[in-house]
This record gives sequence, C-alpha cells and structure tokens, in this order.
Amino acid sequence: MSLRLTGITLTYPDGDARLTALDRVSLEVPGGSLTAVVGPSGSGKSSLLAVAAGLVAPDAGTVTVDGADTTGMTRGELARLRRRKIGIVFQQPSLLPSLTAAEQLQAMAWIDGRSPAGARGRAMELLDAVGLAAQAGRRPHQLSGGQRQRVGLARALMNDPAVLLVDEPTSALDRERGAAVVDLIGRLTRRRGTATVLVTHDRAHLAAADRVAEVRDGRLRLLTAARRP
Ligand SMILES: Nc1ncnc2c1ncn2[C@@H]1O[C@H](COP(=O)(O)OP(=O)(O)OP(=O)(O)O)[C@@H](O)[C@H]1O
Repeated sequence: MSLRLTGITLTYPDGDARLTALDRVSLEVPGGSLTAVVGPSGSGKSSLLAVAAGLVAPDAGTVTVDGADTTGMTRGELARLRRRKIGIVFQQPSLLPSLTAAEQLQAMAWIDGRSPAGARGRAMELLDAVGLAAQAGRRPHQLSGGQRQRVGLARALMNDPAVLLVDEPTSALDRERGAAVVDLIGRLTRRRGTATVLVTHDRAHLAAADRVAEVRDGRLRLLTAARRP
C-alpha cells in the first residue's frame, strides 16, 4: 500500500493566463506512514489532496495508488478507485442526519454495491477502533463534534483503503479533541498500513507524523522528519 506523486504540475485558468497551483511536486508515502503537509493559505495543499484523490487531473505528472497508475483512467475507473482504495476525511464530516453512526459506515458498503447488513460487523469493529462502540446507535445530532469527526474517520476506513487523505480534520474541534483525533489517525495508519497524508495548519499535530512536507507557492519540500511520539 502506498501513494506516489511524481512531477505533478497543476494549473487553473486565471483570466488570460494560468495560475500554477502545483509546480513539479513529487511525494512518496509508504504504507503504514503518515506525512503531514503544512503551508500558508493558498499554497496548494488542497490541490495536492484533490490530485491525489483523482478528483482533479494534473497538467503533468503521475499519481500511483497502491501500485496502479491513474493516468488515462476513465471517470468510472477513477470513481471505483476512490471507493475501493482511497479514504477521504474532510474538514466537516458531512454525515447524513437520519442515519445512526453504524449506518453511516454501512452506507459505504451499499454505495459500493455490497450488502449493508453484511457490513454491520465491520462497521462495529471500526467504531470500536475509534472509541465509539457505545455510540453506534446514535444519530449525528446526538454526538459531539469530536465524535462526529471520529465517525467520519471510521467511515473513510470502511472499505479498507490503501490511501487515507485527511484535510484539516480538527478545524471544528478544540485543541484537546483535535490532538486526540490526529493521534488516532496516526495509530490507525500504523495498525492498518494505510499511506496517509494529513493537511494541517496546527504545528502541534506534527508530532504524530513520520514526515512533514511544506508546500509554498505550489512547490513541495520535505522538512526534517518530526519526532515519533
Ligand atoms: N478551482 C480553482 N480555480 C482557480 N484557482 C484555484 C482553484 N482552486 C484553487 N485555486 C488557486 O490555487 C492556489 C492553491 O489553492 P489551494 O486551495 O490548493 O490552497 P491551500 O493551500 O489548500 O489553501 P488553504 O490553506 O487556504 O485551504 C490558490 O492560489 C487558489 O486561489
């Protein structure tokens, strides 16, 4: 399990010109490791995650997910790759209001064409892994912000992804809850062997990372490896 970005350049239309959001970015994330990505607002962090997720096609460069080169894949193939191989955690977990925590996870199996009932055991196992076994029957309004974010994390892991992409997961949380979520992402990354990229603005989160990369003006460079907790 790994994620490899090689020579990624991404531009957006900008009037008559093009704005370079990513400039020849290369990054390799081995399975079981967490790379934190930091950088100023507008530097290209979200663009990097969007390219890694196959949501945006780069102008140049290749993305390899779990050994599969995504260049030239059709939209359908990319959608299947995202469902099966990539877990994405957004700033807000956007849970469905009428579903319980367990059902939010089971819905992922249903979207992938599998039986939600058969996925019940796996959903419970993952909720247990994020410390929410006792809350499996609760709906989003009956959960705290940190608990909702942990449901979002468990949901992203439901299809056992090779790659986990996490965008500012703690922006809605206080410091202590935010640190707990990032710490949990680090532990699940190692236990499940996912190649994890975590975009964060909070330097306190870097302690959970194996490596830290900084994006500035679309260029990425690796900073000194952070201390392991
Ligand atoms: N769809 C788009 N069309 C045109 N320009 C865009 C688009 N999306 C992003 N940009 C520009 O690309 C650059 C990189 O944006 P990106 O969202 O990747 O930065 P970021 O580091 O994630 O910022 P933030 O920390 O504020 O979320 C910025 O200059 C932004 O204005």
